[in-house]
Amino acid sequence: MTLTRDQALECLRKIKAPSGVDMVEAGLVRALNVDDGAVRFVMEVDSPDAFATTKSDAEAALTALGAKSVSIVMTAHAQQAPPPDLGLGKKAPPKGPEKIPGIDRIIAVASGKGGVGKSTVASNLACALAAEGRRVGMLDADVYGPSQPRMLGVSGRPQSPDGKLILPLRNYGVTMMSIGLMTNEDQAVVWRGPMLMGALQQMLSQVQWGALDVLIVDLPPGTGDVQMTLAQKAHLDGALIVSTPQDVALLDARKGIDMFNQLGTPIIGMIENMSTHICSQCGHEEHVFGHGGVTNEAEKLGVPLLAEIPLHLDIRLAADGGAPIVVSKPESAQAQGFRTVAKALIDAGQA
Ligand SMILES: Nc1ncnc2c1ncn2[C@@H]1O[C@H](COP(=O)(O)OP(=O)(O)OP(=O)(O)O)[C@@H](O)[C@H]1O
Repeated sequence: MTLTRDQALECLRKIKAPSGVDMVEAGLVRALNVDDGAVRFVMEVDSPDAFATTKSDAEAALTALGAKSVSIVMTAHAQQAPPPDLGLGKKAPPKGPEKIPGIDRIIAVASGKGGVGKSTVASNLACALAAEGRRVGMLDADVYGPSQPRMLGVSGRPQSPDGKLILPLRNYGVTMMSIGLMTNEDQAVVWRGPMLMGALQQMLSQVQWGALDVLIVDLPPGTGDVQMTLAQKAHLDGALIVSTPQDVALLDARKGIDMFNQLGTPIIGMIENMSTHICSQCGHEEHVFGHGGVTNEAEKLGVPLLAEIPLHLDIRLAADGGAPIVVSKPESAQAQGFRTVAKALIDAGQA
């Protein structure tokens, strides 16, 4: 009989944390995943050394229960704070967002509203940058609907041979890691605040990104916890805002821009997606969602409009088929918008 997630959880409830409470109750078990007998989860702890016994107890118990393999990754979600400096007249330096070693720049791709094509833009942009010879990473932080594994055509579990660093996956020259690869595709994940912080922190600091010119972060839509957490944890070099031309999408895009302004993240520009519909049969052009909305908004807000991407069946088929249009049909008119943005970012030294 194959081990189930509930059985694994039940087993972990019998393992005591150093505090005496069981490790599930103590909130140590995060992102538990059981797949074909392989058990993986993240242990969120302050000090990994203090939890080494708990970890080995958990490994032994799960193996005894019949797990084919057990992979536990420890995350130190809070560093041991240094003793407070009480020296008179001296101020402790504020702990702000930090540069991630090896990663030159981080660009967030955001949208106010869901479904406007943010992930499609992010994947095409990443592939277009890679095609221009840049070293590109993609962090899919869309916890509510991670779609980069599908769009970039990668599957399988990221491995962690040493139990500390996670090896990302790679396709089309893009090194990628997605929160979606830590969970089952059909499993709804309810992320609580601390869990989200832990997972994001892990994606940034425990994934072996290697040397990157730019890391693209595909954010969830809106102005929530992920955006705030990311801006607090990592130094964001800029944000790209994707919107369709409809008023509702624009209204939300404006809120997103406001949020980035408050977080001190520069807005690189806006991208109008589904700008005009081009019929794949006859080439007839139609403005399904109105026209000029993003141009006007960008002008009003004083941010550049970087591209107007048409609504075209080929873009959807390519994105949903695991080979973005800039990879599957790089010379097509539909791919040009993405390629132009990539080149503009490189020319401006932004990617
Ligand atoms: N320009 C386009 N032409 C045709 N289809 C598109 C275009 N842009 C996106 N799509 C399709 O629209 C759907 C939604 O796109 P996508 O997942 O990129 O949106 P999103 O804003 O990231 O959504 P969510 O907020 O839910 O993550 C996908 O099926 C995608 O293939």
